[in-house]
Amino acid sequence: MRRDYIDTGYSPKDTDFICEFHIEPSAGVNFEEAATHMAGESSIDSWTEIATLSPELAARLKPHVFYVDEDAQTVRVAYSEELFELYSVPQVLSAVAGNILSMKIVDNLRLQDIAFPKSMLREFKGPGFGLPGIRKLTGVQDRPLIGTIVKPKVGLTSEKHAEVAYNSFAGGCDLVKDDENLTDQKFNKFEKRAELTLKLAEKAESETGERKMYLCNITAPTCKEMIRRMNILKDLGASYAMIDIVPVGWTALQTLREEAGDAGLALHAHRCMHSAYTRNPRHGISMLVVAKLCRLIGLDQLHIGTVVGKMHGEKHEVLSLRDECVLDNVPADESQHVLAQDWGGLKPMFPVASGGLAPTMIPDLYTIFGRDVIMQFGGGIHAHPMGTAAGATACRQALEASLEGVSLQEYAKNHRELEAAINKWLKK
Ligand SMILES: O=C(COP(=O)(O)O)[C@H](O)[C@H](O)COP(=O)(O)O
Ligand SMILES: [Mg+2]
Repeated sequence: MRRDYIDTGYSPKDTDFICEFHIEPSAGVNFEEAATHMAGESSIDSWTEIATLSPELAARLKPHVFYVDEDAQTVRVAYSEELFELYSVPQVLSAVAGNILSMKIVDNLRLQDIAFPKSMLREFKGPGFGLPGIRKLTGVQDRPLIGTIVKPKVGLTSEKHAEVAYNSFAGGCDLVKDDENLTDQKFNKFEKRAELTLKLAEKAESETGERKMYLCNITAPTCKEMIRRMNILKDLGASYAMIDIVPVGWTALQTLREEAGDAGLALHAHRCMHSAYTRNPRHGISMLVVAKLCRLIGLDQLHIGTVVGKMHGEKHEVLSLRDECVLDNVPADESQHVLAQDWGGLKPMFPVASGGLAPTMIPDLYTIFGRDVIMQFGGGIHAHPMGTAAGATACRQALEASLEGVSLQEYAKNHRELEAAINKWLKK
C-alpha cells in the first residue's frame, strides 16, 4: 500500500471526482492509516506494496485525500476522472462504494456524497421529462401533484385494480401508481392490468377534463423483460413507467433510461430496499448518493421521504434530497455532508413525498415542500370513510385550502369529504 494518499495541500481539479466519506477506524488503527487504505483500495492499490504499480502510473492515477477531519470522522478524496468509465454508474460504485465498505481496518465507512465532474455529466442525458416535463405532461403548472398507490398492495384482480384506480382519478388524483411489490403475479397480470387501467384513466380524463397518469410497475426478472413491458406500455399509450430502482440495479436503470428515451415514457423511481444501505448513518451509502445517481441516469421523479409520515428520514435529510432533485446548482453544506454540485443543465427531478400520509397532513407538507412536490396517499385515500373517490377529493380539498391559506377546519365547513377525513385522522 502506498503511503502518499493523504495530501491536504492538494486542491481538486475541475475534472476530479470528489467523494466525502465517514470513516471509523477499527480499534488500534490510526485515522490517517484507515483513510490511506480506503483511498488505495477504492482506486489503484492493494494491501501491500505492489511492484507492478510504477511511480509514473501512481503519480497519474493516485487519489488525493485533500480534507481530513478526524474529530468529525470525515475525509474528502479527489479521484482522477481517468480512474472511471465515465458512463458507467456500476463501475464508479465498484470503486467508491465497493471493497472499502468490507475492510477490517474500519469499523464503519459510509459514502456520504459524490460530486460529479462536468466530463461525467456530459456522458448522461439526465431526466427526459424531469420536473418541467412532468408539469407539461400533466398540465398542472402551479400546485403540487396528488397521487395514490392502489391498495391493497397486491391481491386485487386486474379488473378490481383498474376500478380502484378509476375511482382515485375520478375523485381528483393526478397520478395512480402500482405498489412496489406488484409486478406480474397470477392474480393481476401486468399486460391486462395496464390495458384495463389505462382505459379507465382515459375515461376519467374525458369526464374530469384533467390529465390522468397511470404509473405501471415494469420491474421484472431481466432487462429484456422490463424493456418488453415498457414497450407494451408505450403501445398502450401510457406516459409513464415505474421502476423499483434498487432491486433492479444500476445497469438495468441505465438500460431502461436509454429505452425510455426512445419510448417517450417518464420514469417514476420507487426506492424500496434503499434502507438496506442508506439507513445506517455510519455505514453504507447515503440516500443523497442514490438520489444524485438517479438524476444523473435520468429518472424523472423520485421518492425522497415526507418528514411527517411513516418512513425514516429527518427533515434536514429530506430537504437535502429535495434540493438535489430540483436545484441547478446545489451549494455545499458541511453540516449535512453535502458537496457542491453544478448539475450542468441536467433537468431537475420531481420529488415525491409518500408513506403514511393522510389528507389532513397536506398543510404541513405544503409548508415543508412548497409547490414542487408530488404528494402520494395510499392508506390516506383508500381508508377514507366514504371510499376511495372521496379520499382523493379530500386530498384536493385540503390542497385547495392550503393554497388559499385557509385552515382545514374552515374549509371543511362546506366540503364534506375533507370533514370526514378530519374526523378520521385529526379527531382521534
Ligand atoms: O406504498 C407506499 C406508501 O403507502 P401508504 O401511503 O399507504 O403509506 C410507498 O411504498 C412508500 O411511500 C415508500 O416509502 P418512501 O416513499 O419513503 O420510499
Ligand atoms: Mg408502496
